[in-house]
Amino acid sequence: MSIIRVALDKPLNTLFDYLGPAGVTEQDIGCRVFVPFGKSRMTGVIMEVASYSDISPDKIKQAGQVFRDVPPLPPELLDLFRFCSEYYHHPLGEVVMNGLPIRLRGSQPFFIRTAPIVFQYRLTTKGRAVDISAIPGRSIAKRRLLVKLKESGMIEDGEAKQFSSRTSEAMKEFVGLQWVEEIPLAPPVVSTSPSQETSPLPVLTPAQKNAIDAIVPKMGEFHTWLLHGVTGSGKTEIYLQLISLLLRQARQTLVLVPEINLTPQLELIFRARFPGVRLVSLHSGLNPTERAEGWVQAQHGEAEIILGTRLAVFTPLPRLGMIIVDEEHDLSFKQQEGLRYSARDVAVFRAKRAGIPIVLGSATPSLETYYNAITGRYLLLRLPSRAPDNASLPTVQYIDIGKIKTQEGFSPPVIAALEKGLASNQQSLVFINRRGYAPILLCRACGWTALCHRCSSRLVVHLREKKLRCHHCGHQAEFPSLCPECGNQDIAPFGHGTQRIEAALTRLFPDARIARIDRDSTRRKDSWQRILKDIREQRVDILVGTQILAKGHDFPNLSLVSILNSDASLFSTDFRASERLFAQLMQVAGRAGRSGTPGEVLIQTRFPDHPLYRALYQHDYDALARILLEERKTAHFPPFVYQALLRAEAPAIATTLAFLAKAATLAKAPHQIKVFDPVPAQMARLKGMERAYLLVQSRSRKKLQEFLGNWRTKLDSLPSHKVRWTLDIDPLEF
Ligand SMILES: Nc1ncnc2c1ncn2[C@@H]1O[C@H](COP(=O)(O)OP(=O)(O)OP(=O)(O)O)[C@@H](O)[C@H]1O
Ligand SMILES: [Zn+2]
Repeated sequence: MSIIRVALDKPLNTLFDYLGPAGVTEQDIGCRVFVPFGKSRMTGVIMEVASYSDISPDKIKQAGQVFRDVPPLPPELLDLFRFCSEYYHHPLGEVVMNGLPIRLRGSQPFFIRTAPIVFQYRLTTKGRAVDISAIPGRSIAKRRLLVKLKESGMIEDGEAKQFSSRTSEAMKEFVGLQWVEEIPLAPPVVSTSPSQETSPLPVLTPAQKNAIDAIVPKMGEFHTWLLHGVTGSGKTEIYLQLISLLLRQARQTLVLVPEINLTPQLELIFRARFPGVRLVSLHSGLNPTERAEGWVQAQHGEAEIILGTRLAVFTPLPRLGMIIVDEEHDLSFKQQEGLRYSARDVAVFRAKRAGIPIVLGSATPSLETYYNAITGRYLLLRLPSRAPDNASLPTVQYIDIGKIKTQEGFSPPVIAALEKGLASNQQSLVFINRRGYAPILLCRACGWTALCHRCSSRLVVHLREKKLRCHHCGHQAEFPSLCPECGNQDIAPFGHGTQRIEAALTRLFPDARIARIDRDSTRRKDSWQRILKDIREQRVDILVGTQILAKGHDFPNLSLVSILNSDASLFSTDFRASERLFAQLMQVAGRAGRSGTPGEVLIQTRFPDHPLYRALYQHDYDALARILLEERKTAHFPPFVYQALLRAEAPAIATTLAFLAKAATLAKAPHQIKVFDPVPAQMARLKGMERAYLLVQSRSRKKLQEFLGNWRTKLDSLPSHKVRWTLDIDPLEF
């Protein structure tokens, strides 16, 4: 009898032994299996097959069915899961099951919907010899069918079904009598030949050509390339040409994007360039069956381009030839719950194991990546200017709103610029990174503001629905008519959100076609695609939106970008705030003037001389990156040190802190590890839980990893009644 070691979705860092069903062999490693667990049953993945178990023969349980509906997970993928479990110090079973599409985690086998087979029916010699009178007159359907077959010799399934509901039956009978033969029609042949590429291809800029010439000779080797190209420099074209090369070698490309919103645009571009190629999109917007189907197609090697958000990094890809991570700096690549992995970092590991190149693309690389590139760990390629012939980077101007008064959030120069855009049929973008109507509901008499009782945050005013909403936990409250503190009637929304700016624009420019783009307006399925189409087909004059608009979009007719209020982040306590604000502003600004018409960026601020704004004025990413890296070095922050957080939360802060204090005493740290004191999280209260963390860091990743391994084992044995805790490696949020 064989023993199987199974990964289960349980918070225990171990595999579970079972007696394998008859016939189980090593070939079944990577298959899903249905097993009893406690009083219930669940699906796991066979990680090992062994001949011996530590569990005594009378205790070990018998495993149930092994699912062989899809091929077993390949060894490389199991290896990737093991790496994630070790690096992120997370239970292997949870890592494995988190990596599978939901449909494959269930208790039923999964059968992919295949396209129905289409048949043709051809009259045989025997059939041709049959006389119509041989069929009784009342069998009208049969008679008609035979007449039709005699006329045309052959008909297709669909056509036959059209002329009577009884044809299928009649046809079966004819097949039985050998009057007709049934011929399955081959599915339409999809050619993967890149010769199908649509022409003409753009003439590459010298910088694009350099980049391609550098990568192509090293296509068969592992290297991490940083493609640092300014906004609109044509990074996508480089991806396309590299993919084209891989298609000719019949290899797969995995393309990761930070947001589901970015998939439709890239999908269109890829499909237009490679019409016959099979592309699957994998993201959370698909239903579980669609996702599982895409995953299985990728696993079978049928899909050649796999485009997806972070979860796609765990797709089995037998012919993987390259990974592309677009907008690599984006925070969305990091999962912020459960297994807190960075899809970008996991992708780099995956490429290394597979011996293939990985291309990280960004106009504003993360400082970690940038540092790796300037110190030679990654290979740096630059695209310093915009790709289209007549396009250049937009001009940036600051409007000092400490000196100039604004009206409904808009300064006169911004209003004038919007007017000019309308008059010349150019699109404009108004950026305000806050959805809702106003961020605060304020009593003007006593200063009361509406707070969420479950989170340390204010409730946001949503005027249209007459609701107050917490953007962190979803809590909703009614709009009070009086101040609950002092009874005053003078309570009003304070500050601006996208809805309020949209309303103001409608008043200022009644004839303009305005589209608001934020999480609320794009919630419904397809709404984002509809808005994108409207923008492309010039049915929108002014776009108002949050950071959703800042990322990677190419709107050729957009020439003006106005940034209304971004000063708040200048003075945040988070050491990454400047990096993020800069990236965000550079990305939004980068939407202007991408195809010829000169672009213009207007920024309203009270601090026009801030070094961050000065660097933005000159489009000088490197200047700011140097300043920030210098600061990080002095302050011992990443990328000069490696960090991990022990995060904990409990209904009472005292419980949380007591747990962390105990955890700290377990951390008898070797001298190269620094263990800080427990502190409350930036968002100290979330969904009714009081949150705090303990930071540990080291200059040596290896030392930190060793330390974490030991510490985690001790933490597992710590009583943690009422406390939820987790380790966050390379944390991005505090
Ligand atoms: N060699 C070229 N000649 C002319 N136009 C080009 C060339 N390469 C790319 N383009 C065009 O330049 C525009 C910008 O390209 P793309 O969207 O790839 O920029 P990007 O580098 O990804 O920018 P961002 O970082 O802002 O997303 C696109 O409209 C693209 O069609
Ligand atoms: Zn809340």
